[in-house]
Amino acid sequence: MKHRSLVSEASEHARMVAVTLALEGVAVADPAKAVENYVRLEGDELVLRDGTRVGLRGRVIVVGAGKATGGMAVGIEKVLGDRISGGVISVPEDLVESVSKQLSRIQVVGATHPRASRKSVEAGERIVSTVRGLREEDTVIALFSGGGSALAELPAEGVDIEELGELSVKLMKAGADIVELNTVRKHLSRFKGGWLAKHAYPAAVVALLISDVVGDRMDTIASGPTVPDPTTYQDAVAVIRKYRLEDSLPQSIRRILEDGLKGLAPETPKPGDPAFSRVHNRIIASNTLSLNAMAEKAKAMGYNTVILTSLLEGEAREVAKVLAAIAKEVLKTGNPVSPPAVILAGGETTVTVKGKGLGGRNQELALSAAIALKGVDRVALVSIGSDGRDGPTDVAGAVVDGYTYQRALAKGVRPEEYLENNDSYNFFRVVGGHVKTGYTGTNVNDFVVIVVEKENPWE
Ligand SMILES: Nc1ncnc2c1ncn2[C@@H]1O[C@H](COP(=O)(O)OP(=O)(O)O)[C@@H](O)[C@H]1O
Ligand SMILES: O=C(O)[C@@H](CO)OP(=O)(O)O
Ligand SMILES: [Mg+2]
Repeated sequence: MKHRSLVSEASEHARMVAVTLALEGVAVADPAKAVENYVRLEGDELVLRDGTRVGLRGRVIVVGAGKATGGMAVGIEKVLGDRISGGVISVPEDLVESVSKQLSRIQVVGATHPRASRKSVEAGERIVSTVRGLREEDTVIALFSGGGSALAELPAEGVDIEELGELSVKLMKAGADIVELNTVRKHLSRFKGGWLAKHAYPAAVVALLISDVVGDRMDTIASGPTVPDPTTYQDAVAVIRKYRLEDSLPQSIRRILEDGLKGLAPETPKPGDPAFSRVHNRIIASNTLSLNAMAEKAKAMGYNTVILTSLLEGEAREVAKVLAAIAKEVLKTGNPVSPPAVILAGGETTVTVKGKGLGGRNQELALSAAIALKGVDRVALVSIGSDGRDGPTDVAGAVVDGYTYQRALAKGVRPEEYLENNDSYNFFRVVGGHVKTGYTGTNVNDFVVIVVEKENPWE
């Protein structure tokens, strides 16, 4: 064992359990496996896990866009094989080669993320032309995941894709959240906000979604191409006003929003639109579904387990203090669960970057927790991004315990200084604790696992 003198066996055990459970969360969200677990072929029927049966009578077309959509496509080819008539998906350009190699019936095109470009329009046009003109006996399987908004687009009449991309980036930089951003995107699109389902009608649509949206709003995941849109032109304009972008709006975008407000441009398809009568939207992987699986595993390993939330948000270093306080409470009073305990949380924190260091929200959360847990025995905390890339770094996140702080000092590293400089990556590079998964091919946001052992974890 490394650092023997500077970590107790109970803390070492807690670290191991915490990392094991975090990796379970990633494994459950694997896109191919999630599809294979959710749908099966029974004769001429596609059976969904909730019991829904969709008769496959005519053509079966697979479309989709997103960072995890390549893996989902691999999964659906495994389930349906040559029952698939054809289709096309859009994935990040650097994944095209590896995804194409694994597919035999579905075409793969590459586009840009997080800013849509002409390639995204080419992808959007191909997808729409593939589903147009289908008949009632045909079925469209739509595979959408995070990143889908940028990777496929069909702009509304007159909207310039470069101007649309620029507005999206401005909204992101101004701090708009994903619901706000996608409310605007939907109203400049003929792909998002339910339009794809309109184009596919009267074919049946089975949309399988992997959620990277905290709270799992289906109409927000990849801007909900197959989901009725509850938002309006008024909402889109309100977002633009909130971030004070109304004066710098490009002409093509201003025109459609003004027309929309006057009722001269069509609204996105709304709940109740007959086009949705044949659409089945289902979330097949999400932060919540991963947390549930992690909790099952923790219980099977003998831990008293609680899921705190899948809606974690806030400044990473502050969230860490709250989580550390909960771990200390478990030790002190056994609330909300007594040791041996596993406390699970998920979501997506934020970091206001002020320093010049290298890091990500998960590593920063872990570093702040290491400071708050200084000297506390029998506790470990891990925080990782399920996509395997925490911020602009090559690691998923980091694991800490109550001895991390001392170990850092022994190496001449002052934790507070690294936190101050947003240099969590270099902190863990020197002190140890990086969790490396490589690029996982999925994204269901972040997981935090806290493990509190009892007196002797081997008893
Ligand atoms: N030095 C840093 N320390 C901590 N967080 C950082 C640092 N640099 C960038 N970040 C954060 O990383 C986030 C981007 O993380 P990333 O994993 O790429 O996002 P996502 O997976 O959600 O697309 C930004 O919101 C930013 O706040
Ligand atoms: O595509 C999108 O609209 C969002 C949410 O699904 O994903 P990302 O934040 O990865 O761009
Ligand atoms: Mg990430």
